[in-house]
Amino acid sequence: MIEAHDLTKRYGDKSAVDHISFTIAPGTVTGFLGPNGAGKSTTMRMIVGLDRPTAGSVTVNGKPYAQHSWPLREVGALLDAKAVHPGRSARSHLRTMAATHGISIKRVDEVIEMTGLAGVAGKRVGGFSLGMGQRLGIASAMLGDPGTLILDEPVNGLDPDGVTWVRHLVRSLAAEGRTVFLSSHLMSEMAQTADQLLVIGRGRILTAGPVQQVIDSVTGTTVRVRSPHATELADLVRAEGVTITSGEAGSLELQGITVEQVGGTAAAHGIVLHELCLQRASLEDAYMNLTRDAVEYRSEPSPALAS
Ligand SMILES: Nc1ncnc2c1ncn2[C@@H]1O[C@H](COP(=O)(O)OP(=O)(O)OP(=O)(O)O)[C@@H](O)[C@H]1O
Repeated sequence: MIEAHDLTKRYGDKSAVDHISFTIAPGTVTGFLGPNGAGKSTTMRMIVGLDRPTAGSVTVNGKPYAQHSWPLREVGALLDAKAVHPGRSARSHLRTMAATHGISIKRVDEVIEMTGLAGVAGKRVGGFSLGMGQRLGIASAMLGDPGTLILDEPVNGLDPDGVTWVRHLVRSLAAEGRTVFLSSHLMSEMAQTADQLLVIGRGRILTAGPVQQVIDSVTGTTVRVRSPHATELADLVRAEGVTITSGEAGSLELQGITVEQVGGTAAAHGIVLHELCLQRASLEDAYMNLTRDAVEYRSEPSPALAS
């Protein structure tokens, strides 16, 4: 369990993290989303004691990170996969970490196997690809078999096989009752991986909650219906709060009404339906809506290529 109260980090005049409070519950994967510079890494660094809050506090299992006797066994973190001495081998890096934290050498071999690094564990880390470095970062985070994992962009640089592997890994860690808190800019991946979301922009919380609830609250849902009697159906369901858009012949898109209500009304009036379905927006759509005003580093559309 991670609990932040009024957590704040200022760099000079700039509030990187601005009075945020949240709880990351065990047994779930919580996705941490936000545009570049929103404050995700700063928040994660404060959780593991690498940055000191300007105000407020953050605890892991009831204590600040530094007050745990064996922090690596409590919290595993992947924050900067490149922060490993390039001249060392992966195995020697992990063995050094294990030795300084009272962790057995057997566990080093376990995490090497678990992260698919067995074939390269004796090689210099300086020669690792981005994806291999990420795997080593995840191995380091798993070393103390911690109850809480904090992973900043764990799928960055991984190939599709690696991305799927991380998804299964974090889901199984959460199923074991662990707390998993991870950031990613890959929305489709996050939608498949996370149970809960915490979305921040300019250091403030924009929204938090179960993934589907966050999507629905931002974008709403649309009922799509197709019927040879679409006009009659539209007249029946037209009420305050229901928005009706006519699509191609015989199809309607309705907002502010449930699938059940549309189906019930159609049945009650003997109206034949050829299609009735709920259309949900993607997490990417919801995220774009949510963060529209919180993007600090906006890109300009690319000019059309001259022919
Ligand atoms: N050591 C530092 N000194 C000054 N400003 C900093 C420092 N670290 C972070 N910042 C600023 O704090 C803000 C939050 O940065 P942070 O790295 O936490 O964002 P982020 O959400 O992790 O971004 P990204 O998605 O790009 O990784 C940014 O404006 C950043 O420039």
